[in-house]
Amino acid sequence: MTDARLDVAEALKALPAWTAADGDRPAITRSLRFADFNAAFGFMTRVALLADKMDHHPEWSNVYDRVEILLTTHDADGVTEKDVALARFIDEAAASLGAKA
Ligand SMILES: C[C@H](O)[C@H](O)[C@H]1CNC2=NC(N)=NC(=O)C2=N1
Repeated sequence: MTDARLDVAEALKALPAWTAADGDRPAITRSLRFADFNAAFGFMTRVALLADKMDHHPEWSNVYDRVEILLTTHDADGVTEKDVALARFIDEAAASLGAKA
Protein backbone atom coordinates (compact mmCIF):
# COMPACT_ATOMS: atom_id res chain seq x y z
CA MET A 1 0.00 0.00 0.00
CA THR A 2 1.19 3.53 -0.72
CA ASP A 3 2.11 5.65 2.29
CA ALA A 4 -0.26 8.48 3.17
CA ARG A 5 0.79 11.96 2.13
CA LEU A 6 1.43 14.39 4.95
CA ASP A 7 0.82 18.11 4.93
CA VAL A 8 4.32 19.56 4.38
CA ALA A 9 3.93 22.42 6.87
CA GLU A 10 2.72 19.93 9.47
CA ALA A 11 5.63 17.54 8.82
CA LEU A 12 8.11 20.44 9.06
CA LYS A 13 6.98 21.30 12.60
CA ALA A 14 8.87 18.23 13.79
CA LEU A 15 11.90 18.95 11.57
CA PRO A 16 13.19 22.45 12.34
CA ALA A 17 16.32 22.11 10.17
CA TRP A 18 14.27 21.38 7.03
CA THR A 19 12.29 23.64 4.71
CA ALA A 20 9.69 23.14 2.02
CA ALA A 21 11.37 22.66 -1.36
CA ASP A 22 10.61 24.90 -4.33
CA GLY A 23 9.22 23.02 -7.26
CA ASP A 24 6.20 21.30 -8.65
CA ARG A 25 5.81 18.53 -6.06
CA PRO A 26 5.72 18.48 -2.26
CA ALA A 27 9.19 17.86 -0.85
CA ILE A 28 11.48 18.91 2.00
CA THR A 29 15.07 20.02 1.73
CA ARG A 30 18.16 20.59 3.84
CA SER A 31 21.66 21.89 2.97
CA LEU A 32 24.66 20.72 4.96
CA ARG A 33 28.33 21.63 5.10
CA PHE A 34 30.99 19.32 6.52
CA ALA A 35 34.66 19.75 7.42
CA ASP A 36 35.80 18.39 4.06
CA PHE A 37 34.88 15.93 1.30
CA ASN A 38 35.81 12.94 3.43
CA ALA A 39 33.27 13.89 6.12
CA ALA A 40 30.59 14.74 3.54
CA PHE A 41 31.03 11.45 1.73
CA GLY A 42 31.13 9.53 5.02
CA PHE A 43 27.78 11.10 5.89
CA MET A 44 26.37 10.19 2.49
CA THR A 45 27.55 6.62 2.93
CA ARG A 46 25.77 6.30 6.28
CA VAL A 47 22.58 7.72 4.82
CA ALA A 48 22.82 5.61 1.67
CA LEU A 49 23.02 2.37 3.66
CA LEU A 50 19.87 3.16 5.64
CA ALA A 51 18.06 4.56 2.60
CA ASP A 52 18.63 1.35 0.68
CA LYS A 53 17.45 -0.76 3.62
CA MET A 54 14.31 1.39 3.79
CA ASP A 55 13.95 1.25 0.00
CA HIS A 56 13.54 4.99 0.28
CA HIS A 57 16.16 7.11 -1.44
CA PRO A 58 17.11 10.77 -1.19
CA GLU A 59 17.53 13.09 -4.16
CA TRP A 60 20.82 14.74 -3.39
CA SER A 61 24.00 16.27 -4.70
CA ASN A 62 27.47 16.80 -3.32
CA VAL A 63 30.11 19.40 -4.11
CA TYR A 64 33.25 18.96 -2.00
CA ASP A 65 32.10 19.66 1.59
CA ARG A 66 28.46 20.46 0.80
CA VAL A 67 25.49 18.12 0.51
CA GLU A 68 22.08 19.28 -0.75
CA ILE A 69 19.26 16.90 0.10
CA LEU A 70 15.66 16.71 -1.08
CA LEU A 71 13.23 14.17 0.34
CA THR A 72 9.93 13.20 -1.20
CA THR A 73 8.07 9.94 -1.73
CA HIS A 74 7.78 9.31 -5.46
CA ASP A 75 5.18 6.57 -5.06
CA ALA A 76 2.90 8.95 -3.10
CA ASP A 77 3.68 12.17 -5.01
CA GLY A 78 4.36 13.91 -1.76
CA VAL A 79 5.91 13.83 1.70
CA THR A 80 5.21 10.81 3.89
CA GLU A 81 6.36 9.34 7.21
CA LYS A 82 9.21 7.68 5.30
CA ASP A 83 10.62 11.12 4.51
CA VAL A 84 10.22 12.21 8.12
CA ALA A 85 12.01 9.06 9.35
CA LEU A 86 14.85 9.52 6.86
CA ALA A 87 15.13 13.24 7.72
CA ARG A 88 15.45 12.36 11.43
CA PHE A 89 18.25 9.90 10.69
CA ILE A 90 19.95 12.49 8.48
CA ASP A 91 19.76 15.06 11.29
CA GLU A 92 21.38 12.63 13.74
CA ALA A 93 24.12 11.59 11.31
CA ALA A 94 24.83 15.23 10.39
CA ALA A 95 25.03 16.27 14.04
CA SER A 96 27.32 13.40 14.96
CA LEU A 97 29.67 14.34 12.11
CA GLY A 98 29.73 18.01 13.07
CA ALA A 99 27.87 19.32 10.03
CA LYS A 100 26.82 22.95 9.74
CA ALA A 101 23.88 24.45 7.87
C1 LIG B 1 10.36 -0.10 -6.59
C2 LIG B 1 10.89 0.65 -5.40
O1 LIG B 1 10.41 0.09 -4.21
C3 LIG B 1 10.47 2.09 -5.43
O2 LIG B 1 10.81 2.68 -6.67
C4 LIG B 1 11.03 2.89 -4.28
C5 LIG B 1 12.53 3.13 -4.36
N1 LIG B 1 12.94 4.32 -3.65
C6 LIG B 1 12.11 5.34 -3.43
N2 LIG B 1 12.55 6.49 -2.93
C7 LIG B 1 11.76 7.54 -2.76
N3 LIG B 1 12.25 8.68 -2.27
N4 LIG B 1 10.46 7.46 -3.06
C8 LIG B 1 9.92 6.34 -3.55
O3 LIG B 1 8.71 6.32 -3.82
C9 LIG B 1 10.75 5.22 -3.76
N5 LIG B 1 10.27 4.09 -4.21
